Amino acid sequence: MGLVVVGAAGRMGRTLIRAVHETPGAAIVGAVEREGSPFVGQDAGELAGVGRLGVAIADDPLPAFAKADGVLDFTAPAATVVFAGYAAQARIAHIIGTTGCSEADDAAIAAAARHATIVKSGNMSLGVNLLAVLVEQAARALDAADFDIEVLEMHHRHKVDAPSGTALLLGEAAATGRQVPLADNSVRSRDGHTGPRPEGTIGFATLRGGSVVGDHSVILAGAGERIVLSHHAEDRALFARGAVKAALWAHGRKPGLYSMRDVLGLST
Ligand SMILES: NC(=O)C1=CN([C@@H]2O[C@H](COP(=O)(O)OP(=O)(O)OC[C@H]3O[C@@H](n4cnc5c(N)ncnc54)[C@H](OP(=O)(O)O)[C@@H]3O)[C@@H](O)[C@H]2O)C=CC1
Ligand SMILES: O=C(O)C1=N[C@H](C(=O)O)C[C@H](O)C1
Repeated sequence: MGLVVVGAAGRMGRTLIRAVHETPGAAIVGAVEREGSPFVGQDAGELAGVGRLGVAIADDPLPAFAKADGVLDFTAPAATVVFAGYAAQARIAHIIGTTGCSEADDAAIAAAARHATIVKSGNMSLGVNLLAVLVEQAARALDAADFDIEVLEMHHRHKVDAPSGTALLLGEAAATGRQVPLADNSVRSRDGHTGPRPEGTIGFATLRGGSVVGDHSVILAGAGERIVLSHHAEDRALFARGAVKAALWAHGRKPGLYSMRDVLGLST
């Protein structure tokens, strides 16, 4: 399967190039960065540390998409919306790891999924997607009057969106377990005289610092006891391997918007 990595010089972009290079049946056929990027023209393999691949980083996605079977996209919301349109035109798979998308961005991506096979997830690791299943079960089993749910995350100092895509994915799982919409029941920040915690809400807390790859905990706090369900990512390679797995799964599948739970066979 021929894959294009967009945002090829980024933290995830370089990790994705290495993951594709290590995967039998997958090959890098294109690498894209934004216009004016100092990385344009460099060899993608040399940039990622796997040796020369003969694929120069380009600033025009269209020729790259035209010769590819799929796109791996861990960039930024505005870029991802544009790439989704191009993937739909080219009728290829689009694997989206980008987080921080607005409702309007998600609507545009859903529209593109009428023609492209899109897999989108705030976290591409097996561990987090399994954790989401466990969170959903725990939230379903425990009464909202007895157990408060809080989602805590920590990431490196360069991260630009909050709460993380994973925190929101885990919050969605908790809300699904409780059979309530997350949008109407989430508390995204607290400051000052907040008053007591409203019953049934799902709280989010964000920490940023250093080089933390990604730590997430869902805390179910009751009277006299706490259940803590956690995942600690130690290496970005696990997200990249998940994305390549998603691309191979999506290849030849009918257009639509899929999740990593679909890819991993964890859908309930
Ligand atoms: N779902 C998952 O499993 C994971 C998701 N992520 C998400 O992936 C995204 C990227 O993370 P990370 O790699 O750390 O970020 P980086 O900033 O290191 O990388 C993003 C790259 O995309 C490039 N880019 C932005 N806009 C465009 C554009 N229009 N065309 C081409 N390239 C573009 C950036 O270029 P420039 O620097 O010039 O802006 C940069 O090189 C984030 O949203 C993050 O949350 C991260 C890890 C796992
Ligand atoms: O920006 C990151 O680094 C990560 N982003 C994703 C998120 O927002 O949850 C996934 C992972 O935790 C790393």
